[in-house]
Amino acid sequence: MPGAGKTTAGRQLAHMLGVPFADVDVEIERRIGCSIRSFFEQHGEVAFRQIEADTIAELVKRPAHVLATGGGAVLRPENRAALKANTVVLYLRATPEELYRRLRHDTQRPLLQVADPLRKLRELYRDRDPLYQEVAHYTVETGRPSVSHMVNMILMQLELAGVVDNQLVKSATLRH
Ligand SMILES: Nc1ncnc2c1ncn2[C@@H]1O[C@H](COP(=O)(O)OP(=O)(O)OP(=O)(O)O)[C@@H](O)[C@H]1O
Ligand SMILES: O=C(O)C1=C[C@@H](O)[C@@H](O)[C@H](O)C1
Ligand SMILES: [Mg+2]
Repeated sequence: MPGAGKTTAGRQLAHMLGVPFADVDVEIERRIGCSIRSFFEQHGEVAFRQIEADTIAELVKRPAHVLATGGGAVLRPENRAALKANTVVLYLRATPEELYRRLRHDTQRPLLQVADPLRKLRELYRDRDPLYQEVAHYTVETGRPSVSHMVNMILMQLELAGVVDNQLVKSATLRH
């Protein structure tokens, strides 16, 4: 979901694991040469989703790294398939109320520039939570705790899943 912490946690996790970090939204903005918000305003959501799908198809093929997607990446079946088949997908789950607390002063997320952003977050959650669950290999519940607590939970989950080994987790914690 928007504000779940993909960019913040993803960047920190990559730093701790000593691997590159890529953010699909940042890569898209590099390609379109303007902000996602102004692209939405000029060309609409359908055009944005096509560029997003093309970008994801390329980025999932990169060697070991941490990739943060945009919150709407799960909407297209081809994105869900590409993510599921090529990456280990973590769903950072948070309630609409918690997301609203984090984002209520944000002006950059185009979908939330509406009269009632909390209502919009509730609608997005209702529509997307099943899709996030479908694509996720693992779900991390994120609540009020800090970003570093969330990153530690992610590392523990990756270790339990055998994606990273204990030695790597130890050196990641030291690097932090
Ligand atoms: N677990 C958390 N606890 C408290 N604040 C958090 C947590 N995760 C993220 N935040 C804060 O919420 C805001 C949004 O986080 P971030 O930009 O990482 O979300 P995102 O998932 O990348 O959103 P988007 O899909 O819109 O790109 C930031 O200000 C970040 O510091
Ligand atoms: O939730 C969404 O649909 C979006 C989230 C952002 O990360 C951007 O990818 C864009 O604003 C759309
Ligand atoms: Mg982000």
